[in-house]
Amino acid sequence: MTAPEGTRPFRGGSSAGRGGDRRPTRPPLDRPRRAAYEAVAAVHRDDAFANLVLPIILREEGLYGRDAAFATELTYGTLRHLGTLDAILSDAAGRDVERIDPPARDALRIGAYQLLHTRVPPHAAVSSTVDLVRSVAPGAAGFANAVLREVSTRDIDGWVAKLAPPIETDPVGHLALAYSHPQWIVRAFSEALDGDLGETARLLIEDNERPPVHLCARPGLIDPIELADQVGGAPGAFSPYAVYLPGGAPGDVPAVVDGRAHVQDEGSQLVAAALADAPLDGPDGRWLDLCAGPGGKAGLLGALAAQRGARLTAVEVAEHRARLVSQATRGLPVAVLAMDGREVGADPKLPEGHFDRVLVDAPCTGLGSLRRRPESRWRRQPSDLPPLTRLQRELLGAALRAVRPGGLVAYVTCSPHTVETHVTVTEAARRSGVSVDFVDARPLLPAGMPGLGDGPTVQLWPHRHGTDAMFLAVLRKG
Ligand SMILES: C[S@@+](CC[C@H](N)C(=O)[O-])C[C@H]1O[C@@H](n2cnc3c(N)ncnc32)[C@H](O)[C@@H]1O
Repeated sequence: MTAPEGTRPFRGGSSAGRGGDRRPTRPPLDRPRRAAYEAVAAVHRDDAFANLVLPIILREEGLYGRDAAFATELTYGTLRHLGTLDAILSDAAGRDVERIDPPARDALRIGAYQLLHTRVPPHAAVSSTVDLVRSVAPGAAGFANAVLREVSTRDIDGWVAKLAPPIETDPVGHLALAYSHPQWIVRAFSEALDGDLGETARLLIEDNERPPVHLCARPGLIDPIELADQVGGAPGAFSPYAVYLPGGAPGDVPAVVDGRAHVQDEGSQLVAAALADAPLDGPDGRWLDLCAGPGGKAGLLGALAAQRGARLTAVEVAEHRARLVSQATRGLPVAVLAMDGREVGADPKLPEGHFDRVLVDAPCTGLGSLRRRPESRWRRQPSDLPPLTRLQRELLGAALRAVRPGGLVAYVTCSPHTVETHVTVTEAARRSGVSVDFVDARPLLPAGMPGLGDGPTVQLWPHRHGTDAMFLAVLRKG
């Protein structure tokens, strides 16, 4: 990444003003870096989400094109690489990064990111960061200058060699520092990948990349080839509905605006389509999405239901998310219920034994989509798991009550953590009190899709499939 126009290094701290005014003046603040600083600071100070706060800041700052792209790269890159950057800054500063004042700390993180992960010339990275520090933490500019000069003495490989524990004796600690993930997440990924450290490293590397934007061409509404032509993109490698958007804002795509397509990771499309396509004996008109907000899978299932003469009931407990589901499924045979999916059998709107196909796209840690939420890996904690897995078990139990005998339930998470996947499914099936068979999910995915494992469940991976790490288990009620 090179510094775009308008983000050139500052020329100095002060200069003579015009018309004989000799007062020292500050250089104008570098707007893309300032925007990145505001976004990173809001994430840390206000618990903001980068993908929500950054577009607002870019708009307020009037940043477009290359400047906006540079600010985005700095924001997302800094947040993704935060763990490694902090270890390096602690070493370079000779004190724990937590003991640096937050404004100077966030500016230093952005400076270190430029030095170690971009092609911004070192003098520009240092001088622009020192100017930034001067504006947000007066008094810390000299300190920032010294710290960044120390950071610039090594490249990222040199810092990893200095600071990471040896991979032979501490593989998790090594990978966590080298690829900037918390250790508990590295451990969880490694376990889900059967302890294969090489694959775990490839996954971590993929998590640090900018994720592609996938569109879903809604079946019956627009052909994916036509959509690919319209956006100048390519049809997906696996999902028959996927189109890869090469660039630009998806909200500007006419087919997205008029509801013939929506933004959806290809893996999400695949698991929803797998439920719709799984062979089923008997009636097939009543479909249920028990955790529908904001409506990505409900949009695809609703379009498939329209083609097949079925109707989808979409349940979502959060009212504002239920409204999003209504918007996402406008014009489709979908009834949206703003209620708790665990009410199956207790509320007449969700009768027991009524539905032919049921999707449980359960609330989860989201560890499978860290690419898309750069701050999420640092926010999630192992303590999130017990309440989430309890809810997952209860929702899957409700789904098994809602489905008719012989009907199908797909349990899906956007997390590969085995506690949320295999453990939840096995436990919920065991506690359900009904007989449950696992359907082999592999043949429900496109023929020839590699790396689907031994079944009957399927785990997709960013580094294997280019999708989010979606987990899919398909259960048939006896
Ligand atoms: C992983 S998201 C679902 C994503 C959605 N299927 C899609 O493709 O857009 C899980 C959703 O479940 C909702 N949820 C959480 N607890 C619920 C409950 N008890 N009943 C129904 N929905 C619930 C959350 O609010 C969240 O919107």
